[in-house]
Amino acid sequence: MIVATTREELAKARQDLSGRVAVVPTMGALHAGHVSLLKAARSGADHVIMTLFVNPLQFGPNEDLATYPRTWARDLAIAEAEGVDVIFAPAEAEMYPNGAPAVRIDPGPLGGILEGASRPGFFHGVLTVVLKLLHLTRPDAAFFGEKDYQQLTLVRAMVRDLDLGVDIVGVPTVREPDGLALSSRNTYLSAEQRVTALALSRALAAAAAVGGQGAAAARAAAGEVFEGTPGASLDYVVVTDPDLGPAPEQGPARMLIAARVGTTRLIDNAALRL
Ligand SMILES: Nc1ncnc2c1ncn2[C@@H]1O[C@H](COP(=O)(O)OP(=O)(O)OP(=O)(O)O)[C@@H](O)[C@H]1O
Ligand SMILES: CC(C)(CO)[C@@H](O)C(=O)[O-]
Ligand code: BAL
Repeated sequence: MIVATTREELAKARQDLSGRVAVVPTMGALHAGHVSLLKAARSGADHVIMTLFVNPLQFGPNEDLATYPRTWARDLAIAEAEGVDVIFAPAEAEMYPNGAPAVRIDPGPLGGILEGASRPGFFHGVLTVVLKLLHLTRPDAAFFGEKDYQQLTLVRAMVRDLDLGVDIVGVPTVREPDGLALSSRNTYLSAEQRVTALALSRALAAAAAVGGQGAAAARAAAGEVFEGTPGASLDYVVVTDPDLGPAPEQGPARMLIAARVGTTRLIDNAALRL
């Protein structure tokens, strides 16, 4: 496995990869969700590049850029075990040699709602770095988790609208046995908060249980779970559907939830039969 930290090192390593190349963009602090992306990439391509970059551009001024978990040695070992050919792990100055870029990708209206409403500028930062990473790694396919569903939807939209010619593959959310969606930010939770955080997946399950009764019933069922869970404060719960306003993607309805447990903000989502 080659570890490239500069554009030159990456370009050289990329030159030696033949056949179908997949990229898995990450911010490190790898867990089983990332491993699932790496395995999917491995089985769908001849070579896998993993990028590891905690992108300052997508963090708000009061967010957790400084404290975001960094587990470099462990990440390298996991990537190696999963058959990654090249890791691209640039320093901030390598990615943004002229400082924060003045030109950024505009995510459009979908970038201003849900995560974009709570985290202004977040999707400008995500799409800008993803575009740069796609240019630098020149993959045939790029793999993203459904856990960050709005992000996945916007990456697909960027690739479509800007003719990037990369296959975007969505990978189902990996969960703990009790339902909690794996997330690097779960490490911020105390043991008690870890239990409280189950409100997100329990709310999705409650909504699924009233599936067939419509979006309002599903939202109400999810809301009730939060009302009964002190310590979990709901940011939003929405059902996306072509007939119900913002529809991140054509296809079956989906419930998207964001909530705060203590100071940790968590998201989750699941398909919903209405
Ligand atoms: N539980 C999961 N199942 C599948 N994919 C996941 C999961 N968690 C994260 N991913 C995907 O891994 C990729 C890299 O995500 P990232 O490194 O930000 O991890 P994360 O756990 O989402 O971190 P954070 O807690 O900061 O949101 C993204 O495409 C993301 O959707
Ligand atoms: C796609 C991504 C690597 C861009 O920084 C990040 O948003 C993430 O890890 O989901
Ligand atoms: N996991 C998506 C990136 C972020 O929350 O910053």
